[in-house]
Amino acid sequence: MCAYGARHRQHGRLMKEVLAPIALAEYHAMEEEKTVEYLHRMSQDPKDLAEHMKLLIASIMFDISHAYTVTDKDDPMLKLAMQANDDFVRIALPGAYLCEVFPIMRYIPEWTGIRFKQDAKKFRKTLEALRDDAYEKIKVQVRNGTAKPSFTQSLVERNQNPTPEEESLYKWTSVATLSAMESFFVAMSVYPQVQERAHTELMNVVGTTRLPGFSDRPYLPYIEAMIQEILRWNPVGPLGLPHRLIQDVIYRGYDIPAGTILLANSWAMLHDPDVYPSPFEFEPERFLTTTTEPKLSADRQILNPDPRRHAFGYARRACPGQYLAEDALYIAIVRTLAVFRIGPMDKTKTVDDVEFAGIICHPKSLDCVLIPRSTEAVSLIPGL
Ligand code: HEM
Repeated sequence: MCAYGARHRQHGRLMKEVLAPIALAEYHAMEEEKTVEYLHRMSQDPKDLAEHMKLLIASIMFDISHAYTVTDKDDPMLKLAMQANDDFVRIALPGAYLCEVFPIMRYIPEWTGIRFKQDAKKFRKTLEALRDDAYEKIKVQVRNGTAKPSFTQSLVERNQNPTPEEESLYKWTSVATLSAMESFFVAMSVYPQVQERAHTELMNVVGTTRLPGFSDRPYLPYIEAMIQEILRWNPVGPLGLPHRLIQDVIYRGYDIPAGTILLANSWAMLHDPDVYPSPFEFEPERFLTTTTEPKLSADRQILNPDPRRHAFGYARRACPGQYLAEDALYIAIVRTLAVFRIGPMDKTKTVDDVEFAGIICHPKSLDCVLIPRSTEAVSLIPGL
């Protein structure tokens, strides 16, 4: 990860510019198109939910990051990126390596077989392959004036001599969005009443003659509240990313020296029963307000504040991909709900059986079935 400093600021500025809501509006048509392809695949083979979702999110992210079209689940770039994601999830786990606790271990030579060095080497190799295959092509296209607009094209044109990590916007971003999508499917399968309310809102606003799109979003408050609840119920980054202090800090009487690694326990904050009553229940209603005054608890804490202030991290390292992630979630959710009913594979399953795990927190199992709502609903998919 890039340490905080001039390079991080420069990279952060570029990310903010490219991933700002106004810039992201340019990608809405592409995202709508990718969701149509996803609905096609889903209607032909509804059992392969996990693969269809992976392909949908990857194809959106690769289009934006490299203007690259992911063709199918065997696409070589998709495979490399998934490998990079898996390696990252393992490497970034706080405490996964003893050298974090005993930094002197960094100097132990590699021939001893010490694992973190081998893992880091493998991770770098995967990232370099991702860079060489797509990034180098874009560099040539930029030189020839044929590059399509994308994050990487922007990065190359500004000639920032990026590091391999910066070049690979895909890295953990896809897996984070994917994990939020998985939580959506699991929540719908164990909370059918929430699913029906969301579907009714969709039908009232959009009707039965077309698929929902980005233009409907301002009129769908329940769906918007559902996206917030997905981010709260299963925060994808339960401990964010590790933050290293760049200077000594005194916090609430604790002296914390520079170099200390801090973890924010976002999971605990988003499941605090004094702030989010019944925190383990999936209740989008908690975010629907009819007044401008915030609701307060008995000890005058604000009840049910916007969970995105924790779900996307903190201060200078807060997630720059928030709006892109929310766009991708929104369009995948509304279009899935318009065509399919989501149910549990095992009808006896309840919310008590749902478990989450990992530094990028996934539901442990995704045992959902998708059933077309009706032949009319399926006929909304263009080209079917
Ligand atoms: C639902 C999806 C996502 C969630 C919940 C999420 C959440 C987070 C969190 C919690 C962090 C750590 C912040 C911290 O430690 O303070 C983070 C960092 C980051 N995210 Fe996301 N993210 C998502 C999707 C994305 C997407 C789609 C992108 C890019 C297109 C992205 C790009 C990044 C980057 C580059 C960082 C590192 C920022 C830095 O270190 O300065 N994320 N994200």
